[in-house]
Amino acid sequence: MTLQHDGRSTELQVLEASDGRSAIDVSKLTRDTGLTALDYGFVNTSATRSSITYIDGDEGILRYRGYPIEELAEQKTFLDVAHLLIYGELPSEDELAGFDQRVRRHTLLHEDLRRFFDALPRDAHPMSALSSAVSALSTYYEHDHDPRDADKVDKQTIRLLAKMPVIAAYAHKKSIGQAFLYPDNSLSFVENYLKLNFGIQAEEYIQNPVMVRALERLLILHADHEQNASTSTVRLVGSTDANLFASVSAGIHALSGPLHGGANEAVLAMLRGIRDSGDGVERFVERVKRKEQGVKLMGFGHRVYKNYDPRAKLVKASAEEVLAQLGVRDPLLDIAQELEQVALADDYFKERKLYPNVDFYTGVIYKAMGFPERMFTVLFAIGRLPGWIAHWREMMLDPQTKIGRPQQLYVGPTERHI
Ligand SMILES: CC(=O)SCCNC(=O)CCNC(=O)[C@H](O)C(C)(C)COP(=O)(O)OP(=O)(O)OC[C@H]1O[C@@H](n2cnc3c(N)ncnc32)[C@H](O)[C@@H]1OP(=O)(O)O
Ligand SMILES: O=C([O-])CC(=O)C(=O)O
Repeated sequence: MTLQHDGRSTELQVLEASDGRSAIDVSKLTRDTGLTALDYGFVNTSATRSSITYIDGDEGILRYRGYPIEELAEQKTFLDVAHLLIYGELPSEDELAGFDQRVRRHTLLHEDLRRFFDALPRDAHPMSALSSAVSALSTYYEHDHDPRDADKVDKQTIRLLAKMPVIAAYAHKKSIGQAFLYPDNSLSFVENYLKLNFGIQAEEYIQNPVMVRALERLLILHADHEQNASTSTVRLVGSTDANLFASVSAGIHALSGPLHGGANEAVLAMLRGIRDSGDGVERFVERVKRKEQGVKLMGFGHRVYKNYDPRAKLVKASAEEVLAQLGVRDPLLDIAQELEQVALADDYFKERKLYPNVDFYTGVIYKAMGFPERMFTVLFAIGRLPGWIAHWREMMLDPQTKIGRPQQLYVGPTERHI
C-alpha cells in the first residue's frame, strides 16, 4: 500500500498475524513522508509482535500460549501457568517440581527489607506499599540486573516470583498492624501466601482447600492479558533497559488505577454505595447513563472485549460456587447480579457493547475469603506478575525492540520572545 503526502511517498507493508489479522507497518512513515500517526489511547496501534497471549475480543476468547483460559483455570496450578507464560510451555512433572523448589528457596526477604515497611505510614494503600517494596527489592540485587545475561534474568525472575507474594502479605499485615510471619517453604505458592496473609504469630494456621483452589483459579485468570496498560508500562520502562524490578514496580503503579486493576476495589465501593443509598440498581444505572460526574458502572466495559469477557464468565460462576462452599451469604453478590442483568438488557450498554469485565465479580469472592477491599488490586498484581515477567523477557530477546518513545503533535505557541 503506497501513502503519499506533500510530494513524498512511502510503502506501507501489511504484516500478517497468526490469527489471520493484519497490521500496517508504519515504522518508515515519518522518515519517508514527515507524517506521524496520532492515536490517543493507542486504540489502533500494535506496539509489538508477541507470542504470549491471544485475545479475540469479538468472540470472547482468551488463550495463553495457545491454551484456552478455561482449561488452564480448571486443570492447572498458578505455577504451571507461570511456567507456561514465562518459558513458553507447560512444565512436565519434573520441570514443575524443579521450578516450584526454586521459587520456594527464594521466598525469604532480607531483614532490612522487612524493616523497610517501618518507614511507611500505617494507612499506606497496600498497592503503594507493594510497588515501593518491589522497587526497593531491586537495591538488594544490583549485581544481577543485566537484562542480556540469561542466567541473571532467570535468577531475578525466580526472586521476584518468590518474594512478591511475601511483600504483598506484609503490605496487608502492615495496614492492620499485625506482626509479619516468615514464609513456610513446606507449603505451595498459594498456601504460603494465604498463611502469610491470614496467619497469626504463634497460632496454627489451618488451610482451607476451598480458598486455596479459588485463589489458584483467580490468579490464573489474571496471569496475562497481552498489551494492557500495566504490561505496556512494564514494556515501556523495560525498553530503556531498566531492570526487571524497576519495570514491574512501574507496572504495579499502572495497575492500581481504577480504570484498570483498581476497578476490582472500585466495584465493591460501588456495590456498597448502591446498598447503602437504598436507591436500588435501576436508579444507579440511570445515573450512569446520564454520565453524572464520577458515576460509571465499574467492572463493565473493555477496550478489547466487545462481548462477554471470558474471565468474567468464569469468575461469576466461581463467585456463586465459592460463596456457597464457604457458607457466606453476601447481599452484594445479589446486587452485582441484578446490576449485570439490568445493564445487559439496556440499550445504552447494548449499543456500546459493554459487558462485565474480569473485575466485576472478583471482589465479592475476595471479600468472602476475608480480604479487605484495599487488598483486591494487590491480589490482581500477584496474578499478573508472570505476564509482566514474560513480556519483559520477550521484549529483551526481540531484536526488533527499540526504546519506546512516542511523538506528539505540538499545539502550543509558535516562537515568541520575552
Ligand atoms: C483488568 C482491567 O483493566 S478491565 C477494565 C477495568 N476498568 C473498569 O471496569 C472501569 C470501567 N470501565 C471503563 O472505564 C472503560 O470501559 C475502559 C477504561 C475499561 C475502556 O475504555 P475505552 O476502551 O476507552 O472505552 P470508552 O471510554 O471509549 O467507552 C466507549 C463508550 O462506552 C461508555 N462506557 C465505557 N465503559 C463504561 C462504563 N463502565 N460505564 C458506563 N459507560 C461506559 C463510554 O462513556 C463511551 O460512551 P460514549 O460513546 O457515549 O462516549
Ligand atoms: O486488557 C486490558 O486492557 C485490561 C485487562 O482486562 C487486563 O489487563 O486484564
